[in-house]
Amino acid sequence: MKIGIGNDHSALELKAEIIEFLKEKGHEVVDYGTNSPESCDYPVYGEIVAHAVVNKEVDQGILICGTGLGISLAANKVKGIRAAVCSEPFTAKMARQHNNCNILAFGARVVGGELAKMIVETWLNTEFEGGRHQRRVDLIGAIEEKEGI
Ligand SMILES: O=C(CO)[C@H](O)[C@H](O)COP(=O)(O)O
Repeated sequence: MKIGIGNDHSALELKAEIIEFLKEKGHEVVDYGTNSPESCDYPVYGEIVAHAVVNKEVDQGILICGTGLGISLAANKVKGIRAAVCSEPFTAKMARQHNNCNILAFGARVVGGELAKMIVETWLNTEFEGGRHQRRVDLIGAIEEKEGI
């Protein structure tokens, strides 16, 4: 799978660990930054990765900031993005199986490296179930249309 990854200054070390882990598992990774320890603004990277996902430059996205919240909020403003903050594997599994989320977010100040890898592995190994869940995901898309997102 081709995975786009983005982060703010809080997540440089965790991102490096996750990129190494993804490559070990045979995935291709596109790193959209930041790669500087300078303080920066997470919406910039949330938007870049969100566009990479909707434009199909990558299959899925991973976003990391301090909590995963701000960067996922920004990504969710892009039409077609369903970004979920997951701090444990069960939520990651449901985010794929029920919600067909296309961006995984987590917090570098919330989860450690080993837990983050378990979350990522669960996410990547879980397929969308469709069926009744497709109807609900379509309703989320209908809200985007109504709101003009
Ligand atoms: O988690 C975040 C957004 O949800 C950011 O990483 C966090 O707000 C950055 O804070 P600071 O500028 O104090 O490092």
